[in-house]
Amino acid sequence: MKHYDAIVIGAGQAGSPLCKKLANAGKKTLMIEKRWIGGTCVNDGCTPTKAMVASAKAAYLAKRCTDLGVTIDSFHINMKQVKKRKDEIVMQSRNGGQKAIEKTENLDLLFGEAAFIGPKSIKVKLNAGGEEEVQADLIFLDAGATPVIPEIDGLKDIDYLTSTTILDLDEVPEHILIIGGNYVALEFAQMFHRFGSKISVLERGERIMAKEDEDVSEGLKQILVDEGLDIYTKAEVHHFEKAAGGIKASAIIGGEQKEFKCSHVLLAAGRKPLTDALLLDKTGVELDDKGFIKVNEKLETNVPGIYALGDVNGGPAFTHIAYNDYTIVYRNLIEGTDYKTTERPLPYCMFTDPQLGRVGLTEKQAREQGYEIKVAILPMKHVARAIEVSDTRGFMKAVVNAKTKEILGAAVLAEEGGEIMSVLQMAMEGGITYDRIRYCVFAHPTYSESLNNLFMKIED
Ligand SMILES: Cc1cc2nc3c(=O)[nH]c(=O)nc-3n(C[C@H](O)[C@H](O)[C@H](O)COP(=O)(O)OP(=O)(O)OC[C@H]3O[C@@H](n4cnc5c(N)ncnc54)[C@H](O)[C@@H]3O)c2cc1C
Ligand SMILES: NC(=O)c1ccc[n+]([C@@H]2O[C@H](COP(=O)([O-])OP(=O)(O)OC[C@H]3O[C@@H](n4cnc5c(N)ncnc54)[C@H](O)[C@@H]3O)[C@@H](O)[C@H]2O)c1
Repeated sequence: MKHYDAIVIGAGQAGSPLCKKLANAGKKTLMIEKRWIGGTCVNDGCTPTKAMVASAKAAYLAKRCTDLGVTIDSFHINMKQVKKRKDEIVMQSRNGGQKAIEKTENLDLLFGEAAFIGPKSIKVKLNAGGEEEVQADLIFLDAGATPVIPEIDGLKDIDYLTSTTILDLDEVPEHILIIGGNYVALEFAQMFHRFGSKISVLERGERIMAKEDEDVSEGLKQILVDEGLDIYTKAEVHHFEKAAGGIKASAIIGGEQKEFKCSHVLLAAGRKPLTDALLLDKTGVELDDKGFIKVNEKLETNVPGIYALGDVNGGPAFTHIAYNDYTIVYRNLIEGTDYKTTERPLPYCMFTDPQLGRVGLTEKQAREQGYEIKVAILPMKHVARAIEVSDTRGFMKAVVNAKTKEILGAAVLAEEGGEIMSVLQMAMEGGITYDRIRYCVFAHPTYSESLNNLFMKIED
């Protein structure tokens, strides 16, 4: 059995950079990946979706360019070209990532599925055929997650789409019924609506993006409804069947029965960890009740020397968090630091248009945690930049500590909301209080300049 200093399972957003850094630090390292380098983010997550969101935005702007004094005779969506562009961007990233691993000294790469056969021993079922057994003192699990397929009567009898398979469409569907009302559902919903599909979003909770403050999720819902999407909450499909020319879905919405006829169904009901194939019982690594790998605040499992990073450990499922997991583990092990996951901020951005950039506490969380707070809200229709570019949808919201004047959290529902949120995140990390930002000199007319006015809304 070949021995390594370190084995990394999964070439996702934590595993890919980690294996290269470990090898460069002198550890004889093996990367095992069963699919493609780059994992979900590069191949069927962030990269392809944000490439397609950009195409959808071009369609949106083409549709409303007369508002800005530009008339075009007509436009149409070439879905094959949208897909080709997306595929090229994905392949560039995937191939670049693979080359970088292959040229790293001290680092081996095996394409195949890894499963434990002993506490620190792994069998790899090679994609090219055959098997290889390997062992290491340090093992890093970055196996990621996969779409949940909900148990709905009749689902197995229809062809449904997931966030992965929808990326292969090269024609615009007529009517997509989407199960779920969070990130995956809403990004695809708006994107395909802009390409020309009729969209029905069915979220079983009381609200879309239910973890956000009510004004934020309601504000976003209104924007999407104004754009022409049908959004149903307290909605649950209980039966699917094939119907002439499409699919029939029977749902209960707010206690009432409703039938839908659609051409496609997209499942966007969450993701589950990819742990089954790892046969973790052979090594004693513990899972939580949802099947995620249990880790401590330094990302080590209950088995010393085995770490779990990224989506598979049940932390926030974002690329930047998986990447940060890698930096915590790497720096603690190789540079002797003492970083913990509990000490990092949690920014994120949903790439609807307008975006929803979020960081820190929501208003509800801040109140629940007993802070004495003040809340600043600035509608985008009062923002010079938004008026000039003709996109005044949404608002900026910040929650501040009334005593210390520190910013506790922010939600920016705006064009480039993710970038504006990041400015506030930097202020939070640097301890810059809202009363300073109120008089900070920003370039005119940027979106960030409006942070002056946002904090003018707070009475000291
Ligand atoms: C449609 C969509 C859009 C998204 N958009 C965003 C976004 O805009 N911003 C953002 O921050 N996040 C986004 N995410 C989430 C983001 O993609 C994930 O949080 C991120 O990819 C997690 O990285 P990871 O390293 O944990 O796992 P992954 O990237 O999933 O990598 C895990 C890897 O492990 C491999 N693997 C699994 N089991 C084995 C095994 N037994 N043997 C060998 N290899 C194995 C898999 O093949 C995979 O390559 C999106 C997700 C989806 C689905
Ligand atoms: N821009 C981004 O950062 C981005 C984009 C896409 C995905 N992601 C990540 O991927 C993860 C997965 O996203 P997601 O949106 O698939 O999952 P999610 O877990 O965030 O949301 C799933 C939604 O589906 C609903 N749901 C579940 N079962 C249902 C049913 N049977 N009928 C109706 N509704 C149902 C849930 O109530 C929930 O609102 C997210 O947690 C996010 O971290 C991030």
